[in-house]
Amino acid sequence: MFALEGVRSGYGRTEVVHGIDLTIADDGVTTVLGHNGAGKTTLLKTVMGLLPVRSGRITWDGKDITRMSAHQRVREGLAWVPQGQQSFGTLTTRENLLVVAEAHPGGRGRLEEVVAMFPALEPLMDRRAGLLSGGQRQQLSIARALLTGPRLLVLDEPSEGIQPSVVQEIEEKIVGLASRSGTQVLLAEQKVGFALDAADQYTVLATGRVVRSGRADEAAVDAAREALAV
Ligand SMILES: Nc1ncnc2c1ncn2[C@@H]1O[C@H](COP(=O)(O)OP(=O)(O)OP(=O)(O)O)[C@@H](O)[C@H]1O
Repeated sequence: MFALEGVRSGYGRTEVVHGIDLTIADDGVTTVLGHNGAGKTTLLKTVMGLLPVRSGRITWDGKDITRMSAHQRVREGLAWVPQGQQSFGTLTTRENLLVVAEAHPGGRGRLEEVVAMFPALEPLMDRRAGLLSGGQRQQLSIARALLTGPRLLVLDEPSEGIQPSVVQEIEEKIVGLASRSGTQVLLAEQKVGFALDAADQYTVLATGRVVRSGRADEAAVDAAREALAV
């Protein structure tokens, strides 16, 4: 189990995340919902070790990883899909995948299986990533992260800037990942529908604090919307 206890973090003198408790289930998708500026990205960066924990702790299967570097956390099985469908725009899709595959133990061996999970990418292997659509680049970003063989995949607003018909496809990939390959997923989202359709459990953040959390069942949509309206 991946757990945050009383985690505080921020930038310079400003604390943005004010003592968050969050448990990420051993399987399935956990969503962090919140408006612009609620602290979702800050929280995810803290999970990844890209921002230091000011107080509180993070444990994974009982092991304290609070002071671990981002690099060490990736070796422990964390993978990060940042906001904005980031990839090397001048490299082809294949080259973008190879850069990651070659940098991680076992990456080459996972290449075929990962590409097979994203059939939309297959005809685009020789196209420069900068020429792909937002949805295609998002799939490439997720594929790159999966090449590291993660136990926990952390995604920051994967639906942002993507047309609605493709959002559905991305959602199916995320749900499939969690249910078929047993990869845990932590997802930050603003879109309640997308977030709760994909999720098994959810947490709503407002100004860096948890204001609601629970199972992503039918009642969750109203509960989350109510919490977001505060
Ligand atoms: N690099 C930074 N330096 C200083 N303050 C920052 C920095 N990045 C974010 N913040 C501030 O931290 C707060 C939370 O921002 P954060 O990006 O975590 O929110 P978010 O919920 O991910 O929002 P969004 O949905 O817009 O990405 C905001 O007030 C923001 O201005």
